[in-house]
Amino acid sequence: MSIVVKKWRELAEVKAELAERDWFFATSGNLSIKVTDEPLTFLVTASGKDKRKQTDEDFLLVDAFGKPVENTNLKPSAETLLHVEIYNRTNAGCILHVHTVDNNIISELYGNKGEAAFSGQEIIKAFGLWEEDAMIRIPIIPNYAHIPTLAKEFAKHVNGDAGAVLIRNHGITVWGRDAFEAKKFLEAWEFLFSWHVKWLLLKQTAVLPVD
Ligand SMILES: CSCCC(=O)C(=O)COP(=O)(O)O
Ligand SMILES: [Zn+2]
Repeated sequence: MSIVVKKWRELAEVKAELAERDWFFATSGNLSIKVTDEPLTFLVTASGKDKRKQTDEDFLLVDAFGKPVENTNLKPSAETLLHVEIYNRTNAGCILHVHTVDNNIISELYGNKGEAAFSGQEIIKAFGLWEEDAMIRIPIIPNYAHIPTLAKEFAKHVNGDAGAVLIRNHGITVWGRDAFEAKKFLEAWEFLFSWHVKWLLLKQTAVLPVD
């Protein structure tokens, strides 16, 4: 099996799992997986598709500039430049971007602060943080419509082989060394967002734990 086919299948599997979670509303979301290092090539989702569907045209191979490597009618994701920034700056192997109601609410709640912080949750161990008082932070950037501007702002927060950025009222982009890690981190972030949103609602309605 060629490396492209192997990586295609790996990315298709993650895509199917995120679809199962219903994280691809209205054609939103994009995913990629690194195929080769030198030269850099990666498979990225084709733009504008319903990512819940599985087809032979789900992904295309692009280069270090996000340009298709082969002749194709498919367009790479409109947000490919963000993936380019990550692959060119780190050893990430997979990138996942989803729009969820919870990640949009958190990005709006804490957007003016420029970050959201979470602690006191067992799931933080998914990020490799095992201390009892561990805190995890996620940067929040404005949702610039001009993608090169968005990519430039985004790149300021790309400083490790694994990481995540919230784009305000848009979605989350998570990356990891491989597909397993990227998915684990994405699920952990979405757990934290969902818990936090529900907790704030419960607090407001005074349905609090009795201790
Ligand atoms: C309807 S979602 C708007 C575009 C977007 O934010 C997204 O994630 C999907 O764009 P793509 O070009 O990757 O399909
Ligand atoms: Zn998006």
